[in-house]
Amino acid sequence: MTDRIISWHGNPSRPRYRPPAGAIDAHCHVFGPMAEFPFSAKAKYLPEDAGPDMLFALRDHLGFARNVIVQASCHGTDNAATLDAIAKSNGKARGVAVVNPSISEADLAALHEGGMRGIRFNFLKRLVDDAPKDKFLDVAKRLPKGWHVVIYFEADILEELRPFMDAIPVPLVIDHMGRPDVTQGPDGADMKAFRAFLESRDDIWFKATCPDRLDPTGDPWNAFADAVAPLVADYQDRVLWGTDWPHPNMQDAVPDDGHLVDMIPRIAPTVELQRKLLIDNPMRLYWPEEVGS
Ligand SMILES: O=C(O)c1cc(C(=O)O)oc(=O)c1
Repeated sequence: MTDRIISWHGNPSRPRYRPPAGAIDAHCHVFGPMAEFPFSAKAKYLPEDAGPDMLFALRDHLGFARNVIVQASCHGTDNAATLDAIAKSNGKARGVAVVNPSISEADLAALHEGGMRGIRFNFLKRLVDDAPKDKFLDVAKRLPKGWHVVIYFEADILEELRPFMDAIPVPLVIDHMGRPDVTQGPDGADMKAFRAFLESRDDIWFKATCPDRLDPTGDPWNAFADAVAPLVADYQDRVLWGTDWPHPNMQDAVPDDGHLVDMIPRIAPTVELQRKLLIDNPMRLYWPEEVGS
């Protein structure tokens, strides 16, 4: 790994859709800056710097008010870059950490203090070397109060992961809907399996994110819109949205963030759905003290 990659758009368009005041980009990342926050020795990609200043400029450009910053795999289990971005946000960002499962209670409490509200388990073999379910389950059982677990997996291992996920005693948030094949349509096998999973518990949330990753038909990602809109309508109280900026690993098909925002009214066509997707739902998970319980 020598060349540092650029996986984000240098000059994203301004979206035609304007998010409501207070909208939250609930899935994004920061990379570095490397001089201050070196990447993990185990990182599977080496990106150029995409730090908090760039993230907050994009937030404002797209019309969002807050961010939920998910620790990217290239930073391993050292959450310093993500914590730094949260600290620089003036309360407008919270985060999801990636931890060594043997982390102490005191270190978890420090992450909470720094604005983290969940931990992420990543099962993508191209991103991480191992994903020890027994150790993950262990740490999931001793998280700070109010935290959740974010899980990133691909559709073909959903069934295999079921016993593990069923045993997690806190809410689950599934990244990118578990990567269904959206070209199968809204009633395809992958969506059916994901819906059955959602039906199994009422505290499983998901992110209706990443048309650029999931839809091989390309921008304007019509297959994604067709497959995902019914899911958003049917599970409108447990769905989140995010840009996924700076789009790790998308250097060969960099999406225009303005176009990603323009997907929102296609998957959430009413003002009420948009308010739930962009404000009410992420507020409940990440800023619950502002909404009451
Ligand atoms: O599909 C990916 O490559 C990807 C990677 C990461 C990460 O490196 O953390 O996060 C994502 O949400 C998606």
